Amino acid sequence: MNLASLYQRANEVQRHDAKLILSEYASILQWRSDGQDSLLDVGSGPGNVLMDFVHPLLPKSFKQLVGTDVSMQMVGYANKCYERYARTQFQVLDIGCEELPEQLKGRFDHVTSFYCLHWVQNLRAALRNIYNLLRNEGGDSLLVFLATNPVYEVYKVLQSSAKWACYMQDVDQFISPLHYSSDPVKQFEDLLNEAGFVYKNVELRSEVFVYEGVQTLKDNVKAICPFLERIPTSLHEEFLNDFVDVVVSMNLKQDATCNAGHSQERFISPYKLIVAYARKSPDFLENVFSDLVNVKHVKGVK
Ligand SMILES: C[S@@+](CC[C@H](N)C(=O)[O-])C[C@H]1O[C@@H](n2cnc3c(N)ncnc32)[C@H](O)[C@@H]1O
Ligand SMILES: CC(C)=CCC/C(C)=C/CC/C(C)=C/C(=O)O
Repeated sequence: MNLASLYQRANEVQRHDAKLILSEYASILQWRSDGQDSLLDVGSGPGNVLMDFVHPLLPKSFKQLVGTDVSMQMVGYANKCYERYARTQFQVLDIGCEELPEQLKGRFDHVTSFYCLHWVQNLRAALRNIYNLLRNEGGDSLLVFLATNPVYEVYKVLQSSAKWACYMQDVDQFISPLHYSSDPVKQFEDLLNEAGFVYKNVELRSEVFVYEGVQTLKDNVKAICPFLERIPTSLHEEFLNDFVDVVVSMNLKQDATCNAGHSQERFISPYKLIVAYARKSPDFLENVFSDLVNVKHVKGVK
């Protein structure tokens, strides 16, 4: 995904979900009493979700807001759009990386992420990194991403066709790591535990989005489909038409509605979102307890 401006114009679902979930979690996030919060967002893309819905929740005196993305193009675009915002910057970060940059470790009170983690196959590494971005004294994280989406089935069908197979050999790299899970909540909770998070709340939300008209569906596909950049431009329309044909064959097209004499098709997308809130174990308490091992007589502790 590199087409920042295209994505920014066709991310209605992503914006809708982020806005709704943030309105629910704004009061659950553990804001600092001194108003000096630092927040890092993972996979910010063009930055508009972060700046439209997260930035207004921060205390006026917040310390730092960092948007990150694996795509240099997205980061460049976001930095240009939001350069006038104080204490705010965007930088490249692959959340699945082996080793976090030293200057980011343990620096943040909050880590958020919207519609990104389904792109990351190594969720174990991503959660270890998110845990390590948070301050040692504690911090919390709100992670929202796709468990399932019909788009993945469409990709699989297109990959099995002679016409598109050569562009889609690595299709599995672009399917949410929880898409085939029999228990995505348990699987994600286990990963959060393994990373070291203590308090956790993981929900699987069943949602439906309706794309009004074939062009709206195509625009949304163009904004996120990782295969188009490998397919010659002259074949893009043909790929999108085949994509729509598969959607129709999956019975996801609804009868045309007639609005003021103008009829258009609707496409139904039933999908499942993981909404996870997790807090980091306060290190200072861990340190107290590990220090106790070396102390012989402590009142109340045997
Ligand atoms: C669908 S966009 C979401 C953008 C924004 N958070 C939103 O809600 O509109 C997903 C973003 O995740 C980024 N991404 C994918 N893999 C990533 C990784 N390993 N580390 C960081 N960002 C990643 C993509 O480059 C893309 O910009
Ligand atoms: C009806 C149908 C198959 C709709 C799919 C619509 C679509 C473009 C889904 C994209 C899901 C996704 C991977 C979003 C993202 O990462 O932002």
